[in-house]
Amino acid sequence: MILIAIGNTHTLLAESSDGKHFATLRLPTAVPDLNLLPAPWPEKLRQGPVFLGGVVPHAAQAWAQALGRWGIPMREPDPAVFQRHVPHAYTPAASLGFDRRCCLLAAALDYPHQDSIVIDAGTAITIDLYAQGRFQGGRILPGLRMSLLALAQGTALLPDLSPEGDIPLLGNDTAASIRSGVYHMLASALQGAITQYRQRAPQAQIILTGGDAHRFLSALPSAQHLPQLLLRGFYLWAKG
Ligand SMILES: Nc1ncnc2c1ncn2[C@@H]1O[C@H](COP(=O)(O)OP(=O)(O)O)[C@@H](O)[C@H]1O
Ligand SMILES: CC(C)(COP(=O)(O)O)[C@@H](O)C(=O)NCCC(=O)O
Ligand SMILES: [K+]
Repeated sequence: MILIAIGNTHTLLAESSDGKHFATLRLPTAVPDLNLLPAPWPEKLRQGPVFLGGVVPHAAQAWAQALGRWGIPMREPDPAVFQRHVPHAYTPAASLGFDRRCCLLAAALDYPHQDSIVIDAGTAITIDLYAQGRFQGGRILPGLRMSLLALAQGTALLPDLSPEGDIPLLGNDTAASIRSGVYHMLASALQGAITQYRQRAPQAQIILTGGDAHRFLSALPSAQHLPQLLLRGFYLWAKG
């Protein structure tokens, strides 16, 4: 099965025959040019059909057009399948992000009798609660990169930093102060959400995924890091 999952920063191309092992290609999310894809991805895509999903409508539209030009059949996963496996009260139902759905579906199907707090640390960070067999709701926060950028864009003197680098408890220069502030703001928000969600679901496990997941592992020692959670959920969803 071939999957294309479009996030706000990265687009993942993936191929899997068992839903457990994924060959992946991670591209910046942009208007796709199939002629620029490295081997063996053009051949893989041509074997189609390709399942397409994401949270950037103009990029999804561009992918659909590009696949159409190449004569590659394209499918989208069926919302009714998600609703059946993950009942929820999100309003309107269709507005629940594709990446959140994939992660929730993987948690629901892989851990059916277990409550889960699903944290996806991507461009934005989502903290979603799956408990008592339902998606109970969640939180959306700015991600690490976006939070750093906001300080640079909203001030005259603060530089635009990458998330790399040491994170001190107390900064003694501008860069260290920003890194410390932004990192600990987000880590504390995650810890706080876990404490609060566990008042509703005391036994909930913590699942961490997304491009920045590894950066939050030390702040969340009881979390399970599942880097392929979104793709796993997308695969299960596409299978029906
Ligand atoms: N070129 C880049 N631009 C922005 N963020 C990047 C880049 N490369 C890596 N990142 C990191 O990836 C994170 C986004 O994670 P990812 O899971 O790929 O996002 P999404 O699923 O939303 O596309 C950012 O917060 C940042 O730390
Ligand atoms: C919350 C998100 C921006 C997270 O996606 P990301 O930025 O990590 O690519 C995305 O799931 C989204 O656009 N959701 C739609 C709104 C919602 O879920 O309510
Ligand atoms: K995400």
